Amino acid sequence: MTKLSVNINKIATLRNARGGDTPNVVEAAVKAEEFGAQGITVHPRPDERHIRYQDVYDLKKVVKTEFNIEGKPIDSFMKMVLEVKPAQVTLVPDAEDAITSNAGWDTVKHQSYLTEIISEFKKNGIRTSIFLDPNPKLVEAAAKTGADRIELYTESFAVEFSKGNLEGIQPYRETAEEAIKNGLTLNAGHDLSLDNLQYFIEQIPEIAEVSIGHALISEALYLGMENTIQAYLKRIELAYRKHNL
Ligand SMILES: CC(=O)[C@@H](O)[C@H](O)COP(=O)(O)O
Ligand SMILES: NCC(=O)COP(=O)(O)O
Repeated sequence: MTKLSVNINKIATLRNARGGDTPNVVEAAVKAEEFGAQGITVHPRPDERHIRYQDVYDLKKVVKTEFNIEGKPIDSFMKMVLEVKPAQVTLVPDAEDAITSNAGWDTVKHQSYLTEIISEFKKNGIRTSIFLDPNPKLVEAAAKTGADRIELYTESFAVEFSKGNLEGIQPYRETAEEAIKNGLTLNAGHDLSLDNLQYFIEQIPEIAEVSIGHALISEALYLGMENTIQAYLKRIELAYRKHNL
């Protein structure tokens, strides 16, 4: 069944707003796991706009579920991940000035670069995932890099779903089929929410892990973190029930 990894970037956004340590990022991760999170995801960006590198070291000491670190494999990121040794690293081709992640890898163009980076992480026992647009043509090259997983970049699905267009799932289904054929495990993330998650998982029940942050933390402002995490887990359960899985 699909696992829920809670991305706590936006807890750090709030903490940084006042320059202190409230809300505390470590406490938020511990609570999220108490409330049912099956993983914790962070995305330490080079400008440390939210999650700082020090947060990652602090979180490593307390995260009991799967720790997933996302980011662009710049030298400082590589060094930190190899020191922290999380369960999983998710490589994202972030533009420095991007307000958020807004593209997956061109695995054909960057195949040899990604292969080199991924071998470093694999040598250290860290599972690797590549952030990928929903394009079946990118999958074979992704598999050739030696990556364990791809993370389907779900923004376009979320946008189409919000307009009532259910066909937005089609490229994801095609990319998922190609990934499974190539021996890749499937993750998914970006702009998933309580509104769209159940449909996504109903359509692609092979998803091993979703990482969700912006919507989840926003919804928790109204529902509370425990209710929100439990609501996400319920959506996943209902999606599987539809398949009698
Ligand atoms: C890669 C991705 O889509 C998200 O994991 C990303 O971490 C969101 O980053 P922000 O929280 O900085 O928007
Ligand atoms: N990999 C996606 C992630 O960790 C969170 O993305 P979002 O839910 O904040 O858009």
